Amino acid sequence: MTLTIGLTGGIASGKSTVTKMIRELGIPVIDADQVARDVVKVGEEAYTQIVATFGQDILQTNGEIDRAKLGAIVFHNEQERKKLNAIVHPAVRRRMMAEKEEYVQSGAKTIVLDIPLLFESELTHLIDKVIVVYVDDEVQLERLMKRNGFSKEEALARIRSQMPLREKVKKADAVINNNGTVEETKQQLLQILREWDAL
Ligand SMILES: CC(C)(COP(=O)(O)OP(=O)(O)OC[C@H]1O[C@@H](n2cnc3c(N)ncnc32)[C@H](O)[C@@H]1O)[C@@H](O)C(=O)NCCC(=O)NCCS
Ligand SMILES: Nc1ncnc2c1ncn2[C@@H]1O[C@H](COP(=O)(O)OP(=O)(O)OP(=O)(O)O)[C@@H](O)[C@H]1O
Repeated sequence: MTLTIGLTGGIASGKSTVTKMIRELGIPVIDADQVARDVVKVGEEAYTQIVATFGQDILQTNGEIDRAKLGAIVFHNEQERKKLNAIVHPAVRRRMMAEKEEYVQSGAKTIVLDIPLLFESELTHLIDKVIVVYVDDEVQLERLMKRNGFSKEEALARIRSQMPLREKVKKADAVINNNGTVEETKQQLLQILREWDAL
């Protein structure tokens, strides 16, 4: 039996930092953000639907989607974001389920699915247990502005398009508090994985 763990949190709460540690422990990780990039590559069905919905203006000169432009649209307009989700999420769900199945068939003891919108997109049926990577509001805002070079307004628009982190904590089987150092985060991760006999 494979244990499938969902890892979620808010934007810039530290999911990638934690998945890097998980990979280093030899546990496979499927990254929803990466899958969401793959399914909108030129020629994919979701790509065609995005261009039909948002127009040629959201493309770069080489034909690829200009993610900054599309982000500026959808994170400032809930209706447009829902349109994009309706195109991209079914394709992400299908591909993640297929990838997960491959790991299950190969006999993996544990798999981690890193899904930022795990609760928002109702993907919890894919997983057995949920870890939420939590940070305080001020820490999240500061790290997001620093990492992406966003203004406060741009960063808040993204944060507000997601379920509040506190709500996610209530739905979690385990919580990693990532306000502290990376080492402190690693110790919390190891303790959870040991408790669940996931290593
Ligand atoms: C809007 C897009 C083009 C912006 O691309 P960009 O490269 O700037 O951001 P990236 O994809 O790396 O996402 C960064 C973070 O933003 C948050 N985020 C992304 N999409 C969404 C969304 N639709 N709603 C809320 N938060 C989102 C997540 O926390 C994610 O980790 C892109 O995020 C996208 O295509 N989103 C729709 C697909 C989606 O929901 N992806 C999230 C995982 S399924
Ligand atoms: N414990 C920590 N101490 C200091 N900085 C940290 C810590 N954890 C993460 N960071 C930094 O905060 C930023 C956000 O972390 P990370 O990229 O892991 O978040 P994420 O949840 O994967 O984000 P996204 O949802 O956008 O993919 C990064 O620049 C990262 O280096």
